[in-house]
Amino acid sequence: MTLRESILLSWQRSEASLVDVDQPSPAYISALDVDTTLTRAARPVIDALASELTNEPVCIILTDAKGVVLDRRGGDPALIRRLDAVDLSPGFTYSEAQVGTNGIGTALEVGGPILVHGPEHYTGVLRGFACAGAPITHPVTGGQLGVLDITTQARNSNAVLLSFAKLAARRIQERIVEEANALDQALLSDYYAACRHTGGSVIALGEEVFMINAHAQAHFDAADQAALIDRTRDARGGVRPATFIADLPSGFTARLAYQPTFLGNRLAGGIVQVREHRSGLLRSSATRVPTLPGVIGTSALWRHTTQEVLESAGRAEWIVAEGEAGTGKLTLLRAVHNYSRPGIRLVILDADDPELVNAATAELESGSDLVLRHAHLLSTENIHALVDVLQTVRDSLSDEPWIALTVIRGQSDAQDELDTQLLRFFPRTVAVPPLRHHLDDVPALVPHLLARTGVTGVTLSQAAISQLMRLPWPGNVTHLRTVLGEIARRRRSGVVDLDGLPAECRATTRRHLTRLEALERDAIVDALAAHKGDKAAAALALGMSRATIYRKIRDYAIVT
Ligand SMILES: Nc1ncnc2c1ncn2[C@@H]1O[C@H](COP(=O)(O)OP(=O)(O)OP(=O)(O)O)[C@@H](O)[C@H]1O
Repeated sequence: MTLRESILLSWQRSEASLVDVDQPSPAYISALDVDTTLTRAARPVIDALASELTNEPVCIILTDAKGVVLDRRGGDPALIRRLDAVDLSPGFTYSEAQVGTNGIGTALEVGGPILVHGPEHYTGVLRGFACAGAPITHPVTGGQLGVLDITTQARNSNAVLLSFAKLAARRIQERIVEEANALDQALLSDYYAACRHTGGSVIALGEEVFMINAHAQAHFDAADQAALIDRTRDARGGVRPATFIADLPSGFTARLAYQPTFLGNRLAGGIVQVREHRSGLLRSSATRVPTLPGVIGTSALWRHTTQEVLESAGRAEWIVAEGEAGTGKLTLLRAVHNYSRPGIRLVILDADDPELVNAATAELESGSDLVLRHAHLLSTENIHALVDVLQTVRDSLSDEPWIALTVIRGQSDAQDELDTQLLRFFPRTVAVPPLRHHLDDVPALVPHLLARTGVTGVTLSQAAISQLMRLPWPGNVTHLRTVLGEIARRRRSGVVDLDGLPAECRATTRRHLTRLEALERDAIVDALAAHKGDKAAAALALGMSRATIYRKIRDYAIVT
């Protein structure tokens, strides 16, 4: 049999995915999300199609973007029995990588409608069927949502099946627009009401819509707006009102009040009202903060943080440095100590040190200052023991030492004890900001951290640095240091441009990628680099269609 080119390519991909030719076993997912934009829009369309095709030996199948069957309708008992026998039923994954060439997985893979006739299926067990699959794409974002597939027994195959599938897919897309319009309308009306009512800064967060009013644009500079937008991500999708705090790069702290908007019982999005307020500790951006050796950061937010720690050390006031992992809590405390309390020994102990309590007692008695790292890892028992130690220090030493803790909020198994017992000794808590809130410090951090790798001849081009300034850095400065370490291992000299950055830095998507997605993204970036940015050549090398590589480049926001 000679295969059509699209089917031949699909067979090659199936082979590369090691699909079992005789008995594929598609993965089963028990917890299906059947209340999504796709399923809501598809339900009435499938109902109508099913009634049109009553008594016809065809089944209508809806899958998500991974090929997982969400719904199956119609069909005579004989067809249903046969489909059950090959697991083409709700919960099973009909991607090409799992079951080989088929109307669902192949439509997703090529990004277009396809009718797969009996013998064109890759696996023997599917050759008795004909499947016409039409991808459903989001009419606004263009992202793939799933597939509408019509399956019948091979002997009933008919080109009209594909027309039916395409029509139904188009109708589903139209209904998505209708629903989105109604939801956006509801959101818009709350947004305008909030703007009128408060006269202040307002942000609207919809599924696909993001609006920030003129007041906010006039009131906050670009860096503060970026930090506000970043912070509102936490509220997105919330069904209850909430308030939260955002530390802004300018040094201001803003209080954000989130209010969800519903259309019936559907969440349309939410409105965030921004209330800016000065903390009593804020400094104007003109405040002079001394340069601390080994600490990089001239952004307003970093200077503000440094200033707070300096004030605390200057008065020997005990302090908690709170922030995500790798933000530089210890680095800052140590540098401030060197600057403000020269000549006094600083001891750094880790919460998981088995000798912690004895060591802390001995060091404090001998007059040392102390930083206790990772206080969120303290056991309840050690918290109680340390409370006794701190109480003794308070009661007995005339020349009190300076004590600081570093802590990552929300990671303690003994949060209550930590908050109520230990932290009450510490009158000041300073929030050490995540790197994504002071990205303007990245250009200075890069050469500093590169130099610390021991490689001196390497620099980064302006484009590469700009790209690093666009990334969210979930692991903060430690993360940046690791990335630069990787670059320094590969390059000992010269200027590193965009294509010399590790794969994870070439994509700016903020979506959390699964391990598999991250591997796929890295493979695409590597193939693009190997083929000097030629997408067609990279697609060929990876065995994917051109349409797929373009879609994946967009999905993963790969910079080419
Ligand atoms: N502002 C900075 N200037 C220079 N180096 C920094 C800065 N912030 C962090 N670093 C570097 O980043 C790494 C992590 O810093 P540090 O250990 O101080 O972070 P941390 O917040 O205490 O981390 P964790 O809570 O994960 O232990 C270190 O290698 C440190 O030298």
